[in-house]
Amino acid sequence: MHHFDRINGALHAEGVPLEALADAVGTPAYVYSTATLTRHYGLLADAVAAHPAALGPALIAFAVKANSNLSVLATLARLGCGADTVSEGEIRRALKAGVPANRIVFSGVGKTDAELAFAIEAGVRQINVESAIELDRLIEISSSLKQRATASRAIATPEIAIRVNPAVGAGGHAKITTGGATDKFGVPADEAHALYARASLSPHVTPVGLACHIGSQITTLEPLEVAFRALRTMTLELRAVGLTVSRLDLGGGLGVPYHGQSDLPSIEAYVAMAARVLDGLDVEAAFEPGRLLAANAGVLLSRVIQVNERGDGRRFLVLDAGMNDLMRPALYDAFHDLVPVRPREGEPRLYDLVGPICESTDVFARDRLLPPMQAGDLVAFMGAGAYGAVLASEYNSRPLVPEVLVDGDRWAVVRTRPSYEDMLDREPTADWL
Ligand SMILES: Cc1ncc(COP(=O)(O)O)c(C=O)c1O
Ligand SMILES: N[C@@H](CCCC[NH3+])C(=O)O
Repeated sequence: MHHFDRINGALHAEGVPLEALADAVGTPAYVYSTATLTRHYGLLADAVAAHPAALGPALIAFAVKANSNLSVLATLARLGCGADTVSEGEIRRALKAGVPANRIVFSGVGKTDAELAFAIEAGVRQINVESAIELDRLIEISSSLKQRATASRAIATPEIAIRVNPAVGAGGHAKITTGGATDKFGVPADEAHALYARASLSPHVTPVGLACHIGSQITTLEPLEVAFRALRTMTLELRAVGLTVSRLDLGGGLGVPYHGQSDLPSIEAYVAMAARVLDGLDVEAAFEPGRLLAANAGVLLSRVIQVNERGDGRRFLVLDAGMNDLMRPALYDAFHDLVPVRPREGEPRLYDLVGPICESTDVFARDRLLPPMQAGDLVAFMGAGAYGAVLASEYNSRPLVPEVLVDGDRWAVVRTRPSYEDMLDREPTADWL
């Protein structure tokens, strides 16, 4: 459970009791641990640094989509972590959090003209191109920006990678697979070669490498290895016709033990596999982990509103957190462990964990065995640091919940809960009403 542990029977985030946080900021609330983020980044950075010949001065770029909180990003940025981004909003967040532009990768299947121009002007390290049509648009935009450049404001030629779809999909759920042949992401391997060659003929983009990302919550190394080998083969083919390939972006996707399972590939084994596949290529590798760094660095703290007991024995634990706060169970049937902050004595019982939202999918889990629970009890959804707060919505007019960052014994609110007045003020009434 990393840095969310019990001290004197009560669950803490590092040195801070979750009960105290709930009293101070209310519930629901996301709580993040600096120590876990730091530990996970350190494990990956150390593993990568152990293979300098095969992986080069590799870039670790946190997938901002997993957790875009500015203080989380700033925590990682201070450790030297870069950012993998998929929108202008994410690039702006990464820059504001202190990630240098030359450590920002811009990916995405549908980048607008404005976003491509913004990325070029910001001087991001690399734009991962996902289709032939995007390449044409990027060349056009880069060329017109250069024409408008002035001596005091020069525009660099963007460095690009071609995102290959290696036709190996993988991941914890069909809805989070990205590398399958029918998935919308990337260029089919047989088209990528021609596209790379075409890009290298343009003075307005500089192709530097290949990228892939085949899915998320991947729990075995085999599919990743197949994809990395495809990148290796393609690198050798491109070099054979005189093209330069100096970077390989290996994407993210490594799974985390939501069930506490101990048979997942270790970070060291994952990186060692990558190093074996890239050995001798003399490239700079990039890793784009999201979940791996952030999932177990966060919990969603919630309070029991009431316990509804039915005549047939079914028991609903009605929480103040709903599917709008934590979407993963409703979207992907995802499992999150639910831990009572201060468990009561007594025989464990079966509970259905539900939120207050008017949707039948607002069910976090069925038949969970928990100690006896009562209204007012605090619980924590574990593994909620990735794809938690970022996927939240205001459905049922519920304000987005606050986010708190803990560091040892100190804590700070790093995203505030909007007031109902703010939520209403955001919507000007049409002037004919
Ligand atoms: C291009 C790209 N890189 C990295 C990631 C991060 O994935 P994960 O959180 O599974 O590491 C994603 C999301 O799946 C992605 O689409
Ligand atoms: N949002 C997904 C992961 C998708 C990653 C983005 N390509 C999840 O919560 O598991």
